[in-house]
Amino acid sequence: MQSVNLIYFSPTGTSRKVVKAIGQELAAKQINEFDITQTDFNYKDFGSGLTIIGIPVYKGRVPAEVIPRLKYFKAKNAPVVLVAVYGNRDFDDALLELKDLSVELGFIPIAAAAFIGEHSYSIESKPIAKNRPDEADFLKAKQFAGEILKKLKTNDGIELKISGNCPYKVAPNAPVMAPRTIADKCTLCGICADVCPVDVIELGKTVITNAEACIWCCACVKACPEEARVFDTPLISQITNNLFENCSERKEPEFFL
Ligand SMILES: Cc1cc2nc3c(=O)[nH]c(=O)nc-3n(C[C@H](O)[C@H](O)[C@H](O)COP(=O)(O)O)c2cc1C
Repeated sequence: MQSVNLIYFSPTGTSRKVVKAIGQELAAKQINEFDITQTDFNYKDFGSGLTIIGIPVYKGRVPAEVIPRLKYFKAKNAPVVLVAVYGNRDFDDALLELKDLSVELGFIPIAAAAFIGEHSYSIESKPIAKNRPDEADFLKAKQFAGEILKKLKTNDGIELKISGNCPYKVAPNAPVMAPRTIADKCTLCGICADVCPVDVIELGKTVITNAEACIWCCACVKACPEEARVFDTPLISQITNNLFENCSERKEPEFFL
């Protein structure tokens, strides 16, 4: 294969890892990466060819902020592989929604997969899918890449079937809240502001967060080298407890071919 395009949104890095692992196993001469995690991306060289789109699952759906970013990419019947990475609860309607979006953009979905990534709300004392994707997941990524290559050769043109429902799941309204900074630990290094995918963190004499626009992704929490950024509101603690108690049993990647 000449080239493969990897498009991904990945605030805490697990979707990126999965998409790259699949992409690297396709034996393409060139891998073109289109990271749409930050707002300031500007890609002029998106060409046709096999594309992999990877997103994390948020509330059983494609994260809302990803949709306008994906609309930046237009295709003329190029094959696409869809990847949803979820935190060991469920991917619900996210892959189906991603498939529908990709068709709107002019792609032809040929394969899809749901992989598992460490949950954004996993903490040391309540680990949820900690350190995933792991070695076993990377083996699955390799196996999936093999299936993609087979599918490209034998593509029968039959519409790809993916689990999920339409109308898609609707999440209840979310309260306004965001991670906070523990001032005593913070060195004002600015990494939290740099990694925020929706630019809601500003550095002044302290770290200022516009909670209204925060998407709760925890990129700032996971990236803080001083562990000064925490998301420990009662609601998030309750969600973490629930996930820890009910979603600790290991789930495995699923393929749709
Ligand atoms: C706002 C929000 C909603 C989430 N909803 C779900 C969900 O519905 N099901 C699930 O299993 N994981 C859910 N997760 C966990 C993420 O899908 C998971 O941690 C994923 O690996 C994050 O991807 P990233 O590392 O590429 O950012 C959610 C995470 C966040 C921040």
